[in-house]
Amino acid sequence: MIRGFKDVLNLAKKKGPKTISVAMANDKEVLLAVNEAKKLGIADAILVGDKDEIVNLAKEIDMDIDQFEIVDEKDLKEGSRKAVQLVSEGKAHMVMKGLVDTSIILKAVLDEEIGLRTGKLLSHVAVFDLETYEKILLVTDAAMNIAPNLEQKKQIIENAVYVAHSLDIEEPKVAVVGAKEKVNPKMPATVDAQKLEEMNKKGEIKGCMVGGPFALDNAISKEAAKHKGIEHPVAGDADIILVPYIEAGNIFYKSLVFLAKAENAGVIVGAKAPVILTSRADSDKAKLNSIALGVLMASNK
Ligand SMILES: CCCC(=O)OP(=O)(O)O
Repeated sequence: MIRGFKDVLNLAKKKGPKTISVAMANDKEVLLAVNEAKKLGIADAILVGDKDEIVNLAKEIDMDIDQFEIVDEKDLKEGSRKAVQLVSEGKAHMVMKGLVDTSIILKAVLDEEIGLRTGKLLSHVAVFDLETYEKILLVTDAAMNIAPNLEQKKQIIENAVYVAHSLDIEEPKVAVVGAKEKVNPKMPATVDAQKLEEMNKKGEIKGCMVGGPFALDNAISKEAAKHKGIEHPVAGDADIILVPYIEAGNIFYKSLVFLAKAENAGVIVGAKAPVILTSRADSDKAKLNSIALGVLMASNK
C-alpha cells in the first residue's frame, strides 16, 4: 500500500531505471532531481538545454556531469522538440519539463510529426502528500485542459484513475468539485458533476466511484460533510479531486505547495509516454517525486 512518496520512490527503484529526456535541464532543481534519481537507480537522463549553464550548475551542486549525455540547445521551443523527439525515436522512455513554460513543451508533445499523441485526451494529474489529509490526494487538471466539456471531464477522470491504479488505489473515490454541493443550473460545474456521477453509475466511467457535486470542504473533510448533512461514500474521503477548469486546479495546486507545504508530483497522462510535468518553481524533491511517478507510469505501459 502506497502511503506517501517514500513508497513511490521505493517502488520506482524496483521498476527502474528508465531513461528521461529533459527539456531545458539548465536549472538547479532539475539537475538535483535527475542526479538523485540516477543515484537511486530510478532513472538515467539525457539533458537537453544550455550546455554551459548545465555544466556550471552541475559544478555548484557537486554533480558528476560526465555521467549524463547533454544535447546543447538554448532555444526553448527547439529544446522541447528535441527532448520529445528523443522519446518518439525510442531513445528515452519519458520526457520531463525543465526550465520551460508548460505551453511550449506541450506544443512539442502534441506536434503532429514528432509528438506523442495517441488519439486519447491528454491531461495533467498532480499527486499530493499532505500532513492534513490521511491519504495521497490526486488533483486534475491543473495544467493542461483549460475548460473541459463533459466528455473531456470523463476522459480526465479516466486518466487520473489510471494514475491512481498505478499507485495501488484500487477503486479511487472521485469528487467532482465546484463552488457548492447542490446542483445549480447556473453553475455548469455542478450540472456536469451530477452527470459524471450518473455516467459512473451506468458503468460508463469504470474502475472508480464518482460523486458530485461537492464543494472542496465536503470532498475532503468528513466533519464538513457531516456538518452540512451530506451523506455520500465519496464525501470527505476523496482520492481524486476533479476541478472544473484550469484556473481552479492551478490555484489549488499552488496553494497546497506554497501555503500547505504539501509534497507533490505531477505527470501528463494519455500520451505515448509519460510527460513529467511540475511547475518551474517546484522543489527538487517534487521533481524527483515526479520522476518516480513517471517511472511507475512508464512501467505500466
Ligand atoms: C503543474 C503546474 C504547471 C504550472 O503552472 O507550471 P509553471 O508554474 O511552470 O507555469
